Amino acid sequence: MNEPASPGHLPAGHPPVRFGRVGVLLANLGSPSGTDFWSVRRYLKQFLWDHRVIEVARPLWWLILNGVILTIRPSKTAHAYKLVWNTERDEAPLITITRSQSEKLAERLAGDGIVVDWAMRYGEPAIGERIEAMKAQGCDRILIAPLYPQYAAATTATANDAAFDTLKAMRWPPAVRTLPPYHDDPAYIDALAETLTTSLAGLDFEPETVLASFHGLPREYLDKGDPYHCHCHKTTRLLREKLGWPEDRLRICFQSRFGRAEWLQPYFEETVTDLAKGGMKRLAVIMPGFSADCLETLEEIAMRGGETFRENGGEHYAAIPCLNDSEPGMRMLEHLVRREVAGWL
Ligand SMILES: C=CC1=C(C)c2cc3[nH]c(cc4nc(cc5[nH]c(cc1n2)c(C)c5CCC(=O)O)C(CCC(=O)O)=C4C)c(C)c3C=C
Ligand SMILES: [Fe+2]
Ligand SMILES: [Fe+2]
Repeated sequence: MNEPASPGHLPAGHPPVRFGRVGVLLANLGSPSGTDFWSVRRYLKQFLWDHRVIEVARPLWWLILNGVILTIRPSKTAHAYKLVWNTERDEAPLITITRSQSEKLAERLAGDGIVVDWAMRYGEPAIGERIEAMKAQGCDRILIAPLYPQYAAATTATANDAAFDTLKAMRWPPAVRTLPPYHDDPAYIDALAETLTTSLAGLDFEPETVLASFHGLPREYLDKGDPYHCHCHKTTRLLREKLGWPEDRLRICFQSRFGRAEWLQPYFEETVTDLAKGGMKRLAVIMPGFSADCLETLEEIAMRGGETFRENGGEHYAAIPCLNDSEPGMRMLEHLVRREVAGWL
């Protein structure tokens, strides 16, 4: 398979032909390149113009986005990013963690000659640019791996769209596979259970309840047939079963609501408020839908969630880290990826 074509058959000036390698491209959502107004605005513009994310008809959405949202939101979002920014590397935490996942996975797969790279759906490094780079390194079979355990058109499908847009413009595109959602994969549930158990053992309090908080979606997307809501519920149930916990020890909720339309319920903030007002003193939150800690887990849940809980009478609060580049997280990623590329090796 890796045998070169007979030498000397290419016309003069033809670029060298390299092929025969398998590649894995980890993809996540992406972050702004800086915490200034214009960097955040550029990022939000690309993100919120995606038809998979915002399904409001154009040109109405163009007017709302450019007239209102991109005038007001960048400052607020920039402030939030400043609170979690990796100042050492001058980049968002999602970027730092995804790069590290890619480097650690590359080490684990190096023995099989697999090339591992990473890219972001919005901002840099772009998915198309990294596919081109992998092809130039000789990858003629690439696994596109959007790191979203639960499928949503607004996340998984749009990451794949970006890959397909690039393939469409190539003379000799690599063969591709895409990583299916892994919301109910035992390797994923095991990694979550292990991380949760270890993290809880390290706390100086025992939570009365653990909230499983997933990023929300407009309720309308569920009605239109998106399986995301169902995937989130299944993950929560399987994790609860794996831990042998009763129903009320691990409860589902949805965070990061955007806009005024109804989103998936129950909402994180209302849930935390109600629990604290109802007399709960000790609470922990796990965010199984995020493969890496990011703005939404670090600022919204770890920081603001804790404030909300305490302001309403709660006392002890903890946000459990995402799988990130941890040993259980990397073991799971290696397992998922190896299964997909096995037929190519
Ligand atoms: C994990 C799954 C995610 C789903 C589903 C999702 C849907 C979704 N998000 C928005 C709007 C915003 N999301 C923002 C940040 C953000 N979202 C996810 C993941 C999912 N989004 C992540 C990992 C992040 C963090 C990125 C980072 O750099 O850390 C933002 C930007 C921040 C802000 O202004 O609040 C917006 C906006 C919509 C509309 C949506 C579904 C339709
Ligand atoms: Fe989001
Ligand atoms: Fe948010």
